[in-house]
Amino acid sequence: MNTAASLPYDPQALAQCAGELIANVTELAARGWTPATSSNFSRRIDDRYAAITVSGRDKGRLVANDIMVVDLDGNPVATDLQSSAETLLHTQLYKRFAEIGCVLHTHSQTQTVASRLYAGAGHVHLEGYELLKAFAGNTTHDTTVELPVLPNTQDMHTLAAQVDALLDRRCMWGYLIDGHGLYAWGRDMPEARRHLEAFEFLLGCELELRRLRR
Ligand SMILES: CSCCC(=O)C(=O)COP(=O)(O)O
Ligand SMILES: [Zn+2]
Repeated sequence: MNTAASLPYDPQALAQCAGELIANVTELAARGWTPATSSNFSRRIDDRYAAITVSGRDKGRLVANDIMVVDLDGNPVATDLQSSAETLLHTQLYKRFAEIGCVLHTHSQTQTVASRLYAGAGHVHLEGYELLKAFAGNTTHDTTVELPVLPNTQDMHTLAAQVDALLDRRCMWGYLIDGHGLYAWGRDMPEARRHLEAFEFLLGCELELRRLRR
């Protein structure tokens, strides 16, 4: 058994991250963005560890036991619990960018439908929306954001390598996975959530425009 003194991370910092994750994920789940136990969420604890959801848990009913700690290679720390099947997609971002503090992954219908429609193009082109200012660093609607769409695979190392290659090329705050859902991140929970909500809204606009133009 691990006592608080023997843990390699600050248990109070974990408790704070877990509380923040539970409160925010409960709200996101209430919107229907995490159906059937899908989705996963994490928060950086420090420069070596992150708090992340346990695999397979109902994200609409998270409690403290549904949050565990992994190192930035995705290994569980001081627990027998199994972290999210997609842990590597979280930890690769924390490992590479010290400023990233929160990663949110959801499976809303809007995100999933958009990922199917734009998989062929490889990205969703977002342009001219006032809400583009929700993305950190954007100060005008008069700009473009290309949201990448990656092919889905159960091989997280393959998926992580694809993400890594994209991160080489451009500054970005999220990506879609075909037939799967959306990853979005930020420096902290409020920023990651703002980015997630902005992508959800803008993808909804694009889908509606497509419908109206048919
Ligand atoms: C039933 S959802 C399939 C797995 C998935 O895409 C997901 O987001 C949830 O996986 P986790 O292991 O994090 O619960
Ligand atoms: Zn998923």
